[in-house]
Amino acid sequence: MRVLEANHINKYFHDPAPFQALKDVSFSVQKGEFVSITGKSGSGKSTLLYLLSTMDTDFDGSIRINGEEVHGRSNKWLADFRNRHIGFVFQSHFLLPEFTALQNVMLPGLKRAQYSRQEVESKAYGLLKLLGVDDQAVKRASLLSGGQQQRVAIARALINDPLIVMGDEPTGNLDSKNTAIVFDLFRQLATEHGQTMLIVTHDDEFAEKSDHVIHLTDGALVS
Ligand SMILES: Nc1ncnc2c1ncn2[C@@H]1O[C@H](COP(=O)(O)OP(=O)(O)OP(=O)(O)O)[C@@H](O)[C@H]1O
Repeated sequence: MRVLEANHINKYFHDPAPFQALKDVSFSVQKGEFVSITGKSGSGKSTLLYLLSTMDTDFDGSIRINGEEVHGRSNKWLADFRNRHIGFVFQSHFLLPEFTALQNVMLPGLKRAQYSRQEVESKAYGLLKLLGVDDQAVKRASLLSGGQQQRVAIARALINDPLIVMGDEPTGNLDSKNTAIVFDLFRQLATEHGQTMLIVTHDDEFAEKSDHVIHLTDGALVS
């Protein structure tokens, strides 16, 4: 099943001078695939992820996620769509420092009305366990190590069972040991849980182990 289809994506910036950041990019991603987006600095990786995550709607072309065209939708529709279908992990994990690890993971789940607080809490705890940081659940986020914070951020991205997890350099701040832990986890989520992963990375080893690599050169797809 195709969960994402990008067709003939062109993206222009106009300030300070007209510039085409993405050039006729087309590809599709199947459910449960682990896909890396690679390319040199400035090749358009973050720009592409921003479009795919529906945060930037100013582009030419078509992006279908879960069979639905996202181009041309209202901000409200997109916000709801993102909350239901997309989980984000960024290099800076943006945890709320005064909240515990468990509370940080629970927050996006509580925004959805369909689960009780108890259900969200039990699910959040289960995710922390899956990520090997359940022993840190009641610690404030600011007191966790970088690697632990990143794993909590991944648990938070998964709380609403997103169709796709998108990450912009999610291992960028981690040492090689924690990078390997996060990589193995992404692999496990894709293989065992059918979770689709779309990850921007500079890490060649990380990219080599993914199912597919989307490699950008000057805004164009090379492979
Ligand atoms: N808001 C903007 N206005 C103008 N140009 C932009 C804007 N955002 C990005 N660009 C340009 O688009 C190109 C692609 O940028 P992008 O951030 O997508 O690259 P990247 O591959 O993610 O780079 P890096 O690996 O360094 O993060 C760059 O030349 C950048 O300067």
